[in-house]
Amino acid sequence: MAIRRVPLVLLACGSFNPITNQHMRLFELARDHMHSTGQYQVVGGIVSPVSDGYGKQGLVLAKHRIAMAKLALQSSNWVTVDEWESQQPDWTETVVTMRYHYGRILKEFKQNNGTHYDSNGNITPLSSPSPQLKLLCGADFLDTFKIPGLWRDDHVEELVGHFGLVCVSRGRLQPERAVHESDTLSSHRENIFLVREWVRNETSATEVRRALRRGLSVKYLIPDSVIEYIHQHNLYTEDSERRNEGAVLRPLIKQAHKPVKSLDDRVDTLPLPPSYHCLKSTHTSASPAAIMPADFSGKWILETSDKFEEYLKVLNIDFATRKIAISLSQTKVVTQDGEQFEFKTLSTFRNYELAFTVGVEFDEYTKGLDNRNIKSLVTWEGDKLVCTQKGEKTNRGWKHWIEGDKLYLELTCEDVVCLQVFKRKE
Ligand SMILES: Nc1ncnc2c1ncn2[C@@H]1O[C@H](COP(=O)(O)OP(=O)(O)OP(=O)(O)O)[C@@H](O)[C@H]1O
Ligand SMILES: NC(=O)c1ccc[n+]([C@@H]2O[C@H](COP(=O)(O)O)[C@@H](O)[C@H]2O)c1
Repeated sequence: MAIRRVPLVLLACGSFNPITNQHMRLFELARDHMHSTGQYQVVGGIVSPVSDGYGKQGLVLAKHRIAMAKLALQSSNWVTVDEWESQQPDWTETVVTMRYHYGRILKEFKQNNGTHYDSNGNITPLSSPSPQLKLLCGADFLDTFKIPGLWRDDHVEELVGHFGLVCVSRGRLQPERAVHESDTLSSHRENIFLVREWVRNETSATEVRRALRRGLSVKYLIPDSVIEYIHQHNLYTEDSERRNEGAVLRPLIKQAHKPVKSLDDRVDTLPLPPSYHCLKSTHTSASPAAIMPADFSGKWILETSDKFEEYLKVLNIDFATRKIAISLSQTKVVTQDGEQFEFKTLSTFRNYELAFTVGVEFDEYTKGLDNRNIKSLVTWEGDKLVCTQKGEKTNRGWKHWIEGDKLYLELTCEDVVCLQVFKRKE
């Protein structure tokens, strides 16, 4: 019987300042390699340029880097450019970008396969293997994991453990050694695919920019359409190279101020290296092992509800509907996959489904409740899942946490706080 291949999407994150022919070659090399394993069918490639907030020296505006990548990839029928990451208000951790794309891919896949939940909250089986998303990078990328304070340990763990890496050789760098010397990478060796580029190509965006500043030719290093764009917008000059000069790379600052998940997870004690690209030290991050958040998966039955009617009232739910809603039992079915969640709240009043990825803002329509459009963002506060819901109603949000076999839900709107307690059923 023929083995069904796993549909695979490759995602490359980087500055792409500017995109080079070698960036695009990475995708072709990786696709051939993954096909040769016999396990994967590459169904797409995504180039995700980093946002302007990254703070790397010489980084020109994302709108230009996006435009150049789009011009370059006009010749590809399977690799596209995605703007989501570059449009985020702040620099985004690579795993957060991966969660976003994976959520999107999975949603599309489920829609295409007609997957649905039955009334008991059970998922119907999928007819083909679920798609996967892997990060595509060059060998230098693996070395950055060693830079103290640049990556969170739990992010590297999620990146290689949950998603996976496809890494293409670059010059004389030895990615095998980088994997061997890291406990995290070695323990997920089966999820790291090393691709050998036999036609060694050391093109780097830094060298392309240098040549452009000196008025030298970059033809055949980057596509003609990109060269034309650079000249039209006078992009790479002495001035543009001074952009962010002396600035500390945003990940080093942002991750040093991450909310702590436990007292042992104090990444703010990590030293900041003077420059991200000055990789002199070979020791691994001093961060203690990350504490995994609580596991919310399971079925939960409502036991008690305090101030639920007041909460419904402040949401402008009418009297009759409030009386029905408070008299009914509720079941919550939670599916957690890493930082991706699906909450299904089931009752004869209404069924409400919510899917989100921690750290990724999403549009929510509170269908069947107060029918409002809001912007929601869920983050971790210790072991609590905390959601802020921005919209017409002020101070709106919720918190979920677990104590023993109980799931707590605190619903807030304006000055009303409602507390519901659920008991684990399975
Ligand atoms: N010549 C190359 N061989 C292998 N991988 C490469 C090559 N050039 C870039 N990459 C990979 O492409 C991804 C995006 O790269 P990035 O935008 O940082 O380009 P870069 O050429 O490394 O830039 P810079 O020179 O500005 O550091 C990274 O994973 C990087 O390792
Ligand atoms: N902790 C993190 O998630 C982390 C840290 C450093 C760089 N990165 C990403 O790696 C890529 C590196 O790009 P450059 O090689 O152009 O610096 C960027 O996409 C950047 O966002 C991620």
